[in-house]
Parts: sequence; C-alpha cells; structure tokens
Amino acid sequence: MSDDLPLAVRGVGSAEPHSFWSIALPQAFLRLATSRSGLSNREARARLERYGPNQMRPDRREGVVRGLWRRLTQPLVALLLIAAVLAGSVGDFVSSSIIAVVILLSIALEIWQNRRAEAAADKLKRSVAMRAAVMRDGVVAEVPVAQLVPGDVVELRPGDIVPADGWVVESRSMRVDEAALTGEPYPVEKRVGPSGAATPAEAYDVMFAGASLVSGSGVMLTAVTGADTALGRVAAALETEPPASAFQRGLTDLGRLIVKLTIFLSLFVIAAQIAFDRPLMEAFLFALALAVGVTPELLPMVTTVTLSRGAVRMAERRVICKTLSAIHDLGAMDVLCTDKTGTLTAARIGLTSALDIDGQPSAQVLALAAASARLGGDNSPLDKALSAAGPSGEDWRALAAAPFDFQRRRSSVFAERAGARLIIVKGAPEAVLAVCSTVRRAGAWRELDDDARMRVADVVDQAASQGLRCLAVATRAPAESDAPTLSPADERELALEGLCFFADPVKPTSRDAIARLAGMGVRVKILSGDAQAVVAHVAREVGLHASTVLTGDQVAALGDEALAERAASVDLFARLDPDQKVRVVRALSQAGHTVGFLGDGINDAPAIRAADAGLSVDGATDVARAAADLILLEADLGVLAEGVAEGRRTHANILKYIRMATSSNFGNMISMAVASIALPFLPLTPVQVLLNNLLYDVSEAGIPYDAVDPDEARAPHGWDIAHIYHFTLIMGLLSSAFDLASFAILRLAFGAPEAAFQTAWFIESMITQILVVFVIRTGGPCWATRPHPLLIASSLGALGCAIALALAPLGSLFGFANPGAPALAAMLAISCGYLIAAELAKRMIMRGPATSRT
Ligand SMILES: Nc1ncnc2c1ncn2[C@@H]1O[C@H](COP(=O)(O)OP(=O)(O)OP(=O)(O)O)[C@@H](O)[C@H]1O
Ligand SMILES: [Mg+2]
Repeated sequence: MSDDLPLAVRGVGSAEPHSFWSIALPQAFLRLATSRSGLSNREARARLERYGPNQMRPDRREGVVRGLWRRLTQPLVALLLIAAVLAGSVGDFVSSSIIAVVILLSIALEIWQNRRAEAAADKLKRSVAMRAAVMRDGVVAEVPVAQLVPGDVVELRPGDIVPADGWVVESRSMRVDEAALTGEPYPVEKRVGPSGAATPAEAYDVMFAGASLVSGSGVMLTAVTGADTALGRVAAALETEPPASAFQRGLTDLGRLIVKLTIFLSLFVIAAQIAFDRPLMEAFLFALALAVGVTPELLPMVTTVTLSRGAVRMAERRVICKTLSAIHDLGAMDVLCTDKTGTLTAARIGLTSALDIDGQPSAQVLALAAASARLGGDNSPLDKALSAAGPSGEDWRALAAAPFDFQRRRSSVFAERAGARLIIVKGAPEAVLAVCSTVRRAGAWRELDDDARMRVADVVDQAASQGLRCLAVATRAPAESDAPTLSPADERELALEGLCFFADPVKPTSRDAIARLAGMGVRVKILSGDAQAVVAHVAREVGLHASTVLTGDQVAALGDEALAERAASVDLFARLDPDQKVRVVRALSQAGHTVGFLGDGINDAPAIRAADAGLSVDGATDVARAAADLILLEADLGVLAEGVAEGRRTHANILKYIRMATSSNFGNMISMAVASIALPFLPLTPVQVLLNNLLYDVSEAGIPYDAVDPDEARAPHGWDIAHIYHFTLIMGLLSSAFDLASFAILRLAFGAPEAAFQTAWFIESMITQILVVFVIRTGGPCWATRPHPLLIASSLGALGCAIALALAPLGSLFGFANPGAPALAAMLAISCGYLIAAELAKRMIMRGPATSRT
C-alpha cells in the first residue's frame, strides 16, 4: 500500500484538504490502491489500524483519573478536603485522615459502579451497531460500519445510511436525503461521474456520510472515514447533547431543591453554633459534613446503575436500548403506534394470484409484474414475492427506472426485450389507476371508463376485506423517438394490465401481545400505508375491535388541533404517507399521551424519531434503526410487552432510591437543626457524619437488583414529583420525631455524656436509616415479598460494620465510646418503634390517590 494514501485522497497540495470529490473515479481507484472487487481483509485490517475506526467522534468515556479529578473538584468535596487539611494543620491528624479516606472511598465506589454500568450499556449498544455491505476479498461481507476504511467498496440499498464519504461507482436510480448535511429537504439524485463540479454540493457523483438512501440502490467507493468526513467535521464542531427527557428534568428539579435546603440548613447550623459560642472550626466542619451527608450525591450514580441494570435485563428479554433514558420512556408509554407489516403480520408475503381485469388468472400480468420487481424493485417484501413467483428466464433489460417512493406509491421501469421497449408501472391500485387511461379486457384495449374503474375497485376491496394486499400493473409503449430515460412524470396514459394479490398472514402471537399490552394500560394503534380494508382486516384478526379507519386523505384534511382530538379515539389509520404518520404521532403527544412508534421501513423513520419512545426491529432498514431509541431483537409485540414491564420495574427501583434518599435526608436535616440548638455539643462529630454517610451509601448498593411490586409494572408511570414531596415530608417528619425522642431519652434518662451520646445516636440513626429500606421497598406489607439477596447483603453488611465500628475498640479513633447496654437497648426499642410507624405511614401514603400517574 502506498504510504502517501491520506494525501492521495485529500488531494496533494490542495488548500481544501477534503477535496476528494474533485478526483475522477478511475483515478480514485488507483490512488486508493483498490478496485471494484474491494480490499482484501488483510489490507482492510492494516488500514483500520492506520486511519482508526469510522466513527464521527472518538468514544468519550471518562478515564479514571479525569473522573477522580472531576469529583474532587466538586465544591462540597473540595471544601471538605480543604477542611481536612485545616484540621491536620491544627494537629487533628485523625480527623483529617479519616475525612480524606471517607471521601476517597465514596468516590471510588461511585467511579467503580459507574464504569461497570457504562461498560454494560456500551456492550448492548454495540450489539445493534450499524453494518454495511462491504466487498472484502472479492465477496460481499456484512461489516460493522466502524470498521470501514478508505478504499472499501460498499453496496447501498434503500433505507441505508451512507457510512462514509466517497464516490458513486454504480447507481440504479439512487436518490439520497442529505438533509442532515445540507438542510436540503428534497432527495437528490446520485449518478456516476465525473461531474466536474466545483463544489461538493454540485457533485452528483459523490456520497456523503450521514445521508440516507431514499430509493434506488448502488455501489460506492470510500474516500474518507470517521471524523474526516464532512459530517464528522460538523459533528465535532457541534457536539450537541440530546435534550433532557422529562425524567431527567424531574431529577434535576429535585436535586436543586435539595441543594437549596442543604445550604439553608448548613448556614442555620453554623449560625446556631456561633450564637451559642461553640468552637468555630468544629461547627464549620460539622456543617460541611452535614451538607455532604444530606446531598443525595449518589443519585446520578444510582440512576445510571439502575438503568443499565434495567438495560441488561431488557436485553435478556430481547429489547436493546440505545440510550438509557429510553427505558423510562418505554415504561411511561401509554399509546403504541405500530406499522402493520412485519410487526403484526409475519412479513412472509406470498403472491396468491395475478389476475386480469375480468378476474381471470393471467400469465402476462404475472410476467410483467415480476419483470418490474426484478428490474426496478428495491428488495421490499412485495418485490421479493413477485420476483420469486414470476417466470424465470425472462430476458428483460432495464434501461432506466423511477423507483418506488411512499408519496406516489408507484414504481416504474423502462424495460427492453428483443428490441421492443416498454414502460412497466406497478403500485397501489388507486395510485396506478390515477395515471391509466385504457384497460386490457378480453385481450383488447378499451377506454378506462367509470364503469371499469368501479369494477376494479370492487375486486380490490373484496380481496382486501379478506386481508389480501393488492398491486396494480400497467404499461405504456414509449414512442420510437423517446430517449430511454424515466421520471415519475412519464407515468401517464398507461394501460391497466391487471392486479396481483398477496397474502401476509397475521402472526399467531400478535393477538395475545396486544391483549397483554392493553392489560398493561398501553393502547395499540395501527398506522399503515396500506389500504383501509386490509388494515381493518388485520385489526380484526389481532383482536383490535375498532370500526373507524382514518385514511391519509382524511388526516390531511384535519388541522392539528382537530387531529389531536380525533387521533386519540381512532385506533386504525390507513394509506398514511410518512409525514402523516409523524402528524398522527405528534397529535397524540399533544393530546397528552406518551407515544411509542414501532416500525421498520424508510417510511417509518420520521415517525420513530417524533415519538417519545422510538422503536424498531433488528432487521429493519438503517434509517429506521438509527431513528429508534430501542431495538427489538425479534419483530414481535410480545417482546415489547416484556420490555415495557422491565422499563416500569427499573423506574420503580429508581423511585425506591429517591424515596429512601429524600425521606432520610430530610429527616436528618430537621433532627440536626434541632440538635444544634438543643444540645450543648454536636449530635455527631463531623467524622461520624461522614462515616454515617458512607455506610448508608454502601447499604443502598443492592437496590438496582431488587424486585418490584407487580402493581408498579401494571400501569404506565409518570414522573409524579408531587407524590415524592408528599412522601418525603411525611416520612422525614416521622423519622425526625423518633430522632428527637432518642435525644431526649439519652440526655434526660441516661444523662449521656458527649461521646456516649454520639455513639448511641450513631447506632440508632444507622439502624433506622438502613432498615427502613425494607419497609419502603414495597407498597404492601414489608414481609409479603422477599428483598433481593444483594440488597439484604449490602444493607445488613453496612449495618454490621456500623455497629462493630461504634462499639469495637477501634471506634475510639472516630470518637466513639460505648454508651452501655441500657442506652443501647433503649435505642433498639426506639428503632423498632420507628420501623413499625414507618410501615403504617407508608401504607397510608401509598394507598393515597397519587399512585404515580401524570
Ligand atoms: N415495491 C413497491 N412497488 C410498488 N408499490 C409498492 C411497493 N411497496 C409498497 N407499495 C405500495 O405502497 C403502499 C404503502 O406501502 P407499505 O404498505 O409498505 O406502507 P407501510 O406503511 O409500511 O405499510 P405496512 O403497515 O403494511 O407496513 C403499499 O400498500 C403498496 O400499495
Ligand atoms: Mg411497513
């Protein structure tokens, strides 16, 4: 391989480093040392090594050192570290080293958990990574797009996303959507050059990464990959984060509220200490430790870990999430819009008959349709069925083609056989009839009058009501003088040849799956491009008893508001074009639903993107999969129902942690504030507060693994912040009440001195904080369901540590002193009292009206 290869493609000496498009194709093959049959596997590996993976931007996983630094420089932690240094400088080495150790331990815990979570999520994402059909060692191989290198020859099919920048080598009427790059909304045609273009925008003979193939197919030669592509350079400049989901926004709001409360509390404690003339340094440290203690600093980590754990469990149920927050959206979904073919039906489309207009089987109609599918088809299921059924050995040759698109619903080919030339058009019956003027009946050509049109419509409707799909076939013999070119405008004055009918049986599992989704509060709607009667038939078969079908034309006639109203009550939509699918999805969103859209085609991609939960299947077109947040590994609604349940469970576990964190933090805040006024000393030393915080964090590590009440997975959830506040307030006040009771008993009944008081209270506070997880984890009686062994282990382990540290000789390091058996027994009694009260209070709150729906 030539060493100057990067220069070769970038154009030696050129001011514009990416002017590969000005190089002509034969030159390009030479300079890239490749050919139409592609690179060898060995050479491809070598080039991958040299140019790096074909990714827009490198993986931006945070390294351990950077992660550590970022956390250490967070304001609270930084302040604590400064405090540790200060404590050390006045000779309190024990405090200073314990603070440092506690901080480092909690940061290490967070980094370790986060990395594991990210690794799991990445692995899942890779499993649904895009692939490209690349020539390697002379044969076509499916290769992950990231492994593409300059010099690779790539085959492109409809719905593919162009994987890199390069030249058009072959084009069968390729039309691409370059909106991502140029903003140009209309598809542009791509042909073999040289175009001699001065700017990339005029170069019809080059392809740019990120564009998508709307129709047609072809072959390209890769020039540059990854960050060197035009899109890569734009992507690097933009670096935009996706907008925050409702879930993330709710979390941020909650976090902000807690920060405000924390600042208020810390200032209050410091002021109180100053007012009572207590040692300032200690008061400052205490307030700081308290601030660290009440900040739910683990919330981001716990959500990530819980979500990634949820993602892994969803993957076991054959649903892959590309973004973690999609899990939440899936769980919140209450309307699922789905395409028909391939999700509800088996997509094993077979030709049942090819008839002329009089209803007689016609070999001629079949031969024409098959020729059109083979020459101008795009490998869609209908085309495949026709190609498979048609007579073999047809010697038609394509001179030009106007491939299928979802707006005109026709495809045409300019064909030639033994010197005779013929334009063959096939498509949706209404769409073909609209451009026909004559019809072949009983072997002769007649005018296509209203009578004949009605007759055709009758035949089509009757078949459709039995679930048969239909394509019409028509032809026109071009004039001798006509150039062999073809555009949609040439689809006129056609002669109707006949009709082809196809069966696409409904999947046996669809009915159950829809019933199951309905039971889970998810309403299924069909949004199809197919005919009204076919959609109605499929709906009946899968148990969707809806009488009304809204067609694309009717949707077009409705304004946005009227549509929002109408779409909510109608479950079946037929003859929708891609934009109308988007409109229906938006209308449903606007009506307050969390909308999912499941589809696999080019025509579904925009709606998938518009939906709250965009869903696609593994075998779908690139554009559909790229638009989706979630990919089903099996095109089956049953799989989706499992995924929804899992999404809800994950959400419930996050809520569990939030409830735990907020109620215990809020309770602590009140107790500490009161204690700082009422006691002659601090209720806990700063070091003890930090230790308490660390052990509490460890105890929660098992939550992501815990099971969830079946109730929580039964209905779609919203992010009910009011309910969380309500819960926080009641549970927090309750725990404070018991804290204050222990203060009173320790001081009044036992007259406990400082160290003994702190030890007793440390133990009481650890028991109540940690054990209450077993109460809060379920809405029902806490003994009715068994917690996950990991949660039991993490909670009891942390609690054991806390008690051992407090009572063992080592405890004196932390300022602990054994308060004696009677005081300990009293603390135990108070803890039991608290747990019983919490169990009762919880049932009241959970039974309340606000069981998570927004
Ligand atoms: N390859 C093709 N050639 C000609 N016409 C086609 C072709 N594919 C589809 N059509 C026509 O376009 C219509 C819409 O396409 P299609 O049914 O695939 O849309 P859809 O919304 O994906 O439907 P579905 O819900 O069945 O998946 C079809 O009903 C058919 O009449
Ligand atoms: Mg489809």
